[in-house]
Amino acid sequence: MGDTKFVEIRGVSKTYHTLDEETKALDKLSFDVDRGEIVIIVGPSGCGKSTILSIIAGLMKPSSGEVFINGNQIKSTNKSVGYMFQSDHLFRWRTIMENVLIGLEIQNKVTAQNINRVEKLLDTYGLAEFKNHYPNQLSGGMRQRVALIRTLAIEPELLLLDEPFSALDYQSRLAVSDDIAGIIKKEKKTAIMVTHDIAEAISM
Ligand SMILES: Nc1ncnc2c1ncn2[C@@H]1O[C@H](COP(=O)(O)OP(=O)(O)OP(=O)(O)O)[C@@H](O)[C@H]1O
Repeated sequence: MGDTKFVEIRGVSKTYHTLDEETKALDKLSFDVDRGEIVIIVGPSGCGKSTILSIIAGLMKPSSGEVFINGNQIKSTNKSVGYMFQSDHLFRWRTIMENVLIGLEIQNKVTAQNINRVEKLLDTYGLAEFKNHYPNQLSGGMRQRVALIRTLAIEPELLLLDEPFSALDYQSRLAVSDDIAGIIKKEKKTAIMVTHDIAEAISM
Protein backbone atom coordinates (compact mmCIF):
# COMPACT_ATOMS: atom_id res chain seq x y z
CA MET A 1 0.00 0.00 0.00
CA GLY A 2 1.34 3.45 -0.92
CA ASP A 3 0.72 6.71 0.93
CA THR A 4 -2.87 7.82 1.12
CA LYS A 5 -3.49 10.68 -1.26
CA PHE A 6 -5.52 13.70 -0.15
CA VAL A 7 -8.17 13.17 -2.83
CA GLU A 8 -8.58 9.81 -4.56
CA ILE A 9 -10.96 9.25 -7.45
CA ARG A 10 -11.23 5.51 -8.07
CA GLY A 11 -12.90 4.17 -11.21
CA VAL A 12 -15.78 6.62 -11.14
CA SER A 13 -18.51 6.12 -13.75
CA LYS A 14 -21.78 7.97 -14.09
CA THR A 15 -24.62 7.21 -16.45
CA TYR A 16 -27.66 9.47 -16.58
CA HIS A 17 -30.96 7.83 -17.41
CA THR A 18 -33.88 9.63 -18.94
CA LEU A 19 -37.07 8.08 -20.25
CA ASP A 20 -35.74 7.45 -23.74
CA GLU A 21 -31.94 7.51 -23.44
CA GLU A 22 -28.82 6.80 -21.44
CA THR A 23 -25.88 9.20 -21.32
CA LYS A 24 -22.54 7.93 -20.11
CA ALA A 25 -21.05 11.11 -18.63
CA LEU A 26 -18.03 9.46 -16.91
CA ASP A 27 -16.38 6.14 -17.68
CA LYS A 28 -14.02 4.67 -15.05
CA LEU A 29 -12.29 7.93 -14.22
CA SER A 30 -9.37 7.70 -11.75
CA PHE A 31 -6.94 10.35 -10.51
CA ASP A 32 -5.32 11.60 -7.31
CA VAL A 33 -4.77 15.07 -5.94
CA ASP A 34 -2.08 15.87 -3.39
CA ARG A 35 -2.57 18.35 -0.60
CA GLY A 36 -1.72 21.86 -1.79
CA GLU A 37 -2.04 20.94 -5.46
CA ILE A 38 -4.16 22.92 -7.94
CA VAL A 39 -5.49 20.56 -10.60
CA ILE A 40 -7.22 21.88 -13.70
CA ILE A 41 -9.42 19.60 -15.81
CA VAL A 42 -9.91 20.89 -19.36
CA GLY A 43 -12.49 19.57 -21.80
CA PRO A 44 -15.28 20.64 -24.12
CA SER A 45 -18.81 21.34 -22.98
CA GLY A 46 -20.68 18.15 -22.14
CA CYS A 47 -17.63 15.97 -21.37
CA GLY A 48 -18.67 15.42 -17.75
CA LYS A 49 -16.79 18.18 -15.91
CA SER A 50 -19.67 19.38 -13.73
CA THR A 51 -20.61 15.75 -13.09
CA ILE A 52 -17.23 14.86 -11.56
CA LEU A 53 -17.25 17.99 -9.35
CA SER A 54 -20.78 17.20 -8.12
CA ILE A 55 -19.68 13.65 -7.26
CA ILE A 56 -16.55 14.86 -5.41
CA ALA A 57 -18.73 17.36 -3.50
CA GLY A 58 -21.06 14.50 -2.52
CA LEU A 59 -24.01 16.21 -4.23
CA MET A 60 -24.50 13.23 -6.55
CA LYS A 61 -23.71 9.51 -6.27
CA PRO A 62 -21.57 7.83 -8.93
CA SER A 63 -23.07 4.83 -10.77
CA SER A 64 -19.90 2.97 -9.76
CA GLY A 65 -16.51 3.80 -8.27
CA GLU A 66 -15.49 5.71 -5.16
CA VAL A 67 -14.18 9.07 -4.02
CA PHE A 68 -12.04 9.42 -0.89
CA ILE A 69 -10.99 12.64 0.82
CA ASN A 70 -8.36 12.20 3.49
CA GLY A 71 -9.00 8.44 3.30
CA ASN A 72 -12.74 8.83 4.05
CA GLN A 73 -15.20 7.74 1.40
CA ILE A 74 -17.52 10.56 0.30
CA LYS A 75 -21.15 9.56 0.63
CA SER A 76 -22.87 12.91 1.13
CA THR A 77 -22.00 16.60 1.26
CA ASN A 78 -19.08 17.36 3.45
CA LYS A 79 -17.93 20.45 5.33
CA SER A 80 -14.35 20.01 4.15
CA VAL A 81 -15.38 20.80 0.56
CA GLY A 82 -16.14 24.30 -0.78
CA TYR A 83 -17.82 24.68 -4.17
CA MET A 84 -17.59 27.79 -6.36
CA PHE A 85 -19.94 27.91 -9.33
CA GLN A 86 -19.94 29.35 -12.86
CA SER A 87 -21.46 32.66 -11.91
CA ASP A 88 -20.77 34.29 -8.58
CA HIS A 89 -24.26 33.63 -7.11
CA LEU A 90 -24.02 36.60 -4.76
CA PHE A 91 -27.32 37.75 -3.26
CA ARG A 92 -27.94 41.23 -4.62
CA TRP A 93 -29.94 42.34 -1.56
CA ARG A 94 -27.14 41.44 0.84
CA THR A 95 -24.01 43.53 1.36
CA ILE A 96 -20.58 42.07 0.57
CA MET A 97 -20.03 41.28 4.26
CA GLU A 98 -23.47 39.66 4.55
CA ASN A 99 -22.77 37.61 1.42
CA VAL A 100 -19.38 36.45 2.68
CA LEU A 101 -20.88 35.38 6.02
CA ILE A 102 -23.69 33.30 4.54
CA GLY A 103 -21.93 29.90 4.76
CA LEU A 104 -21.03 30.51 8.39
CA GLU A 105 -24.61 31.65 9.05
CA ILE A 106 -25.97 28.37 7.62
CA GLN A 107 -23.53 26.42 9.80
CA ASN A 108 -24.49 28.54 12.82
CA LYS A 109 -20.91 29.72 13.24
CA VAL A 110 -21.10 33.53 13.10
CA THR A 111 -18.81 34.09 16.07
CA ALA A 112 -16.74 37.22 16.79
CA GLN A 113 -13.64 35.19 15.97
CA ASN A 114 -15.01 34.08 12.59
CA ILE A 115 -16.17 37.61 11.72
CA ASN A 116 -12.70 38.83 12.52
CA ARG A 117 -11.15 36.15 10.29
CA VAL A 118 -13.47 37.03 7.39
CA GLU A 119 -12.72 40.76 7.81
CA LYS A 120 -9.02 39.94 7.55
CA LEU A 121 -9.63 38.00 4.33
CA LEU A 122 -11.58 40.95 2.86
CA ASP A 123 -8.78 43.27 3.94
CA THR A 124 -5.97 41.08 2.53
CA TYR A 125 -7.71 40.81 -0.82
CA GLY A 126 -8.55 44.49 -1.21
CA LEU A 127 -12.25 44.36 -0.41
CA ALA A 128 -12.36 45.85 3.09
CA GLU A 129 -13.64 49.22 1.93
CA PHE A 130 -16.44 47.53 -0.03
CA LYS A 131 -17.82 45.40 2.77
CA ASN A 132 -20.95 47.53 3.14
CA HIS A 133 -21.46 47.84 -0.63
CA TYR A 134 -23.87 45.70 -2.63
CA PRO A 135 -22.74 43.26 -5.36
CA ASN A 136 -23.97 45.46 -8.24
CA GLN A 137 -21.57 48.20 -7.09
CA LEU A 138 -18.55 45.93 -7.76
CA SER A 139 -16.85 44.79 -10.99
CA GLY A 140 -17.24 41.20 -12.20
CA GLY A 141 -13.70 40.36 -11.10
CA MET A 142 -14.27 41.76 -7.62
CA ARG A 143 -17.49 39.79 -7.31
CA GLN A 144 -15.61 36.57 -8.15
CA ARG A 145 -13.12 37.45 -5.43
CA VAL A 146 -16.02 37.93 -3.00
CA ALA A 147 -17.43 34.54 -4.07
CA LEU A 148 -14.06 32.92 -3.41
CA ILE A 149 -13.74 34.57 0.02
CA ARG A 150 -17.26 33.37 0.84
CA THR A 151 -16.16 29.83 -0.06
CA LEU A 152 -12.96 30.21 1.99
CA ALA A 153 -14.88 31.59 4.99
CA ILE A 154 -16.12 28.12 5.95
CA GLU A 155 -12.48 26.91 5.89
CA PRO A 156 -12.83 24.07 3.39
CA GLU A 157 -9.80 21.83 2.86
CA LEU A 158 -10.67 21.29 -0.79
CA LEU A 159 -12.00 23.88 -3.23
CA LEU A 160 -13.99 22.88 -6.31
CA LEU A 161 -14.24 25.53 -9.01
CA ASP A 162 -16.66 25.07 -11.92
CA GLU A 163 -15.68 27.46 -14.74
CA PRO A 164 -15.54 30.28 -12.20
CA PHE A 165 -14.56 32.91 -14.75
CA SER A 166 -16.89 32.09 -17.62
CA ALA A 167 -19.13 35.08 -16.90
CA LEU A 168 -16.23 37.53 -17.34
CA ASP A 169 -14.96 39.05 -20.57
CA TYR A 170 -11.76 37.60 -22.04
CA GLN A 171 -9.34 40.22 -20.74
CA SER A 172 -10.57 40.28 -17.16
CA ARG A 173 -10.84 36.47 -17.19
CA LEU A 174 -7.07 36.02 -17.42
CA ALA A 175 -6.36 38.73 -14.83
CA VAL A 176 -8.98 37.37 -12.43
CA SER A 177 -7.86 33.75 -12.83
CA ASP A 178 -4.34 34.87 -11.96
CA ASP A 179 -5.73 36.72 -8.97
CA ILE A 180 -7.79 33.75 -7.75
CA ALA A 181 -4.88 31.30 -8.24
CA GLY A 182 -2.74 33.62 -6.11
CA ILE A 183 -5.32 33.60 -3.30
CA ILE A 184 -5.66 29.79 -3.40
CA LYS A 185 -1.88 29.37 -3.17
CA LYS A 186 -1.50 31.96 -0.44
CA GLU A 187 -4.22 30.30 1.65
CA LYS A 188 -2.49 26.93 1.00
CA LYS A 189 -5.66 25.30 -0.30
CA THR A 190 -6.05 22.30 -2.55
CA ALA A 191 -8.22 22.97 -5.58
CA ILE A 192 -9.78 21.16 -8.52
CA MET A 193 -11.00 23.46 -11.28
CA VAL A 194 -12.82 22.51 -14.46
CA THR A 195 -12.93 24.66 -17.57
CA HIS A 196 -13.34 24.42 -21.35
CA ASP A 197 -10.89 27.31 -21.79
CA ILE A 198 -7.26 26.26 -22.27
CA ALA A 199 -5.93 29.83 -21.90
CA GLU A 200 -7.66 30.09 -18.54
CA ALA A 201 -6.23 26.72 -17.45
CA ILE A 202 -2.70 27.77 -18.40
CA SER A 203 -3.07 31.10 -16.65
CA MET A 204 -4.13 29.32 -13.42
N1 LIG B 1 -29.33 15.42 -14.97
C1 LIG B 1 -28.96 14.94 -16.15
N2 LIG B 1 -29.75 14.10 -16.85
C2 LIG B 1 -29.40 13.60 -18.06
N3 LIG B 1 -28.24 13.90 -18.67
C3 LIG B 1 -27.39 14.74 -18.04
C4 LIG B 1 -27.70 15.31 -16.76
N4 LIG B 1 -26.68 16.12 -16.38
C5 LIG B 1 -25.77 16.04 -17.36
N5 LIG B 1 -26.18 15.23 -18.35
C6 LIG B 1 -25.41 14.88 -19.58
O1 LIG B 1 -24.17 14.32 -19.19
C7 LIG B 1 -23.10 14.82 -19.99
C8 LIG B 1 -22.06 15.50 -19.08
O2 LIG B 1 -22.63 16.68 -18.50
P1 LIG B 1 -21.79 17.71 -17.60
O3 LIG B 1 -22.71 18.81 -17.21
O4 LIG B 1 -21.09 16.97 -16.53
O5 LIG B 1 -20.72 18.21 -18.65
P2 LIG B 1 -19.77 19.50 -18.60
O6 LIG B 1 -18.48 19.08 -19.18
O7 LIG B 1 -19.78 20.09 -17.24
O8 LIG B 1 -20.50 20.47 -19.60
P3 LIG B 1 -20.85 22.04 -19.44
O9 LIG B 1 -19.55 22.73 -19.46
O10 LIG B 1 -21.70 22.29 -20.64
O11 LIG B 1 -21.60 22.15 -18.13
C9 LIG B 1 -23.74 15.72 -21.00
O12 LIG B 1 -23.94 14.98 -22.18
C10 LIG B 1 -25.05 16.12 -20.37
O13 LIG B 1 -26.01 16.39 -21.37
